[in-house]
Amino acid sequence: MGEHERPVVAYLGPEASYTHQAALSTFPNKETTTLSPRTTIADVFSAVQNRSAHRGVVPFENSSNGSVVFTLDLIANLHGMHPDVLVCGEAYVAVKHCLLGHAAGIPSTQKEGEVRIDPQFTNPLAIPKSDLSRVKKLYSHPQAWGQCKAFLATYLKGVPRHDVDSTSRAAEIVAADKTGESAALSSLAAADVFGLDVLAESINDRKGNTTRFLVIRHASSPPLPSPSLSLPTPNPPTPWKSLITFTLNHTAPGSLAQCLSAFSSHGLSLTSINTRPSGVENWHYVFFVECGGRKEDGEGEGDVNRALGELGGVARTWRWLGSWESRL
Ligand SMILES: O=C(O)C(=O)C[C@]1(C(=O)O)C=C[C@@H](O)C=C1
Repeated sequence: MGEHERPVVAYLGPEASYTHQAALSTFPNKETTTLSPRTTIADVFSAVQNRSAHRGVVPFENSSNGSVVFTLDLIANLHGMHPDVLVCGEAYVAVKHCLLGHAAGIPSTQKEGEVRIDPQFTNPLAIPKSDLSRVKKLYSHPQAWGQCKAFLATYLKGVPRHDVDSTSRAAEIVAADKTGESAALSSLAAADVFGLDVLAESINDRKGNTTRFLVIRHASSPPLPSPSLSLPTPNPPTPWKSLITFTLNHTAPGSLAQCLSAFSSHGLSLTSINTRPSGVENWHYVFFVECGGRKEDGEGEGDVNRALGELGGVARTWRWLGSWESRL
């Protein structure tokens, strides 16, 4: 990419995915930034690694359904393809799933009073706007199924589910099937973009269903290289967060406790911990921790730098994967 070219931000597309919404809210200036859709989360990582994009936006975790494991594996660089990708920001998007399809023109016969609301979920069960009896195939991103359990179990029990790369890709597939037998769990924005009917709205189990997205960069690209890629500064300023991965010698008693105490002994609180199979051998894991604070450049003397120094003495391997300002 030339120095004077408009910076490119790759995101999990197509248009109208929730990741697109996260990219738009983070990089709202169309004059200075080009948003570029990619087919898979791995493609976004590759675009940042091979520097065909200055930044990438990827989903990271959902408030009701947990981590996006594809992203965790790519961040941990388990397949060795993205050694230079670091996290430099985050964004939160309210996720209200809809069921999209081709309405048959027959209104739903479901009456509000007949619907049993499962007390386990906080979002009252949505009533379909039209008859769903001809829906024979469902499409969505695997994360979405787990966020809409009550609606699917009540109205679409046993209907085969097809995993696709994003919720907007699901809408695109459904738009192409004019039989009306396909429906997608997708966004209201996707209904507009792909010309679909909203068969039911707000079908997620929990009110306030939110997904957190990460902004990624190449290690050689400075955190704030140009005004168009500077994330808006939060006012008042918010705390920093850092992401670190490490692996252990699982047979040594106390090795996980020693790794974690490297953070507490420098006054850093951990806000999340995750594991994924490391791929090195069975039952061996990569640990992901997020802590407060930022790593200072070079040989800086910050608490995160000191904690990493101590971690280096107790972990089998470790990597710092970026520090960024919290958007919570
Ligand atoms: O498919 C999309 O629209 C995405 O942006 C991906 C994704 C995810 O992976 O979590 C984002 C938000 C929702 O939680 C469901 C799917």
